[in-house]
Amino acid sequence: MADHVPGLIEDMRYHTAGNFVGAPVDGYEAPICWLTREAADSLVEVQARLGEFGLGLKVFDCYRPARAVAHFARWARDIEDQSTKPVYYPNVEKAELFSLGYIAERSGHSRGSTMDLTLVDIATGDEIDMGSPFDLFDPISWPSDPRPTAQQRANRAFLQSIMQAHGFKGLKEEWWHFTLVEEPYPDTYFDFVIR
Ligand SMILES: C[C@@H](N)C(=O)N[C@H](C)C(=O)O
Ligand SMILES: [Zn+2]
Repeated sequence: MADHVPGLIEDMRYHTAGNFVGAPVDGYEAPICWLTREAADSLVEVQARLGEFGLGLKVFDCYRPARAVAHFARWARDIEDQSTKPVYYPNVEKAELFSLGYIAERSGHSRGSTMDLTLVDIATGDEIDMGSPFDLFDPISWPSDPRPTAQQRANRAFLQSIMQAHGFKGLKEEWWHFTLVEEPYPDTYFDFVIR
């Protein structure tokens, strides 16, 4: 995707230990954002529009192999391991992360046209302040949550509006998660490894 979308920053968190599992996730053998051609082409348009504002995109997750979702489920069943709770789900029970909608048992990411992303300032590379970090599983990450500052809520609203204008829909529990509405494989959950 970095070749396809000029200037796209890839910070593929599930390839590393810097995620809520606390370890590299199954199926992420390379730090690469893979998406369907249709989703990638729409992101090219988003990136071009953002450039007019001195902004760009940073992706945290794109296509997610089904085996990675199985890894998430295995991790969630291990209630003894609460090592990442302070950073990723301080106010939510681990056992409820799926039922509360923060992690999907069959994820749109596995269909290849869903991605987790934020905005960056092109000049500095700094992330725009969205009021909560990526993958903070907490009500404050809901796009509708009133607690972030007016500027943070405006930043979320700008991201939502520019993504919607280019054919993506968001998720009510996570400001960073978007799916191409006209996705080419709406019923297919892929499981090839990213390498
Ligand atoms: C885990 C988080 N980054 C995410 O993508 N959540 C949605 C609900 C999903 O798993 O599809
Ligand atoms: Zn997501």
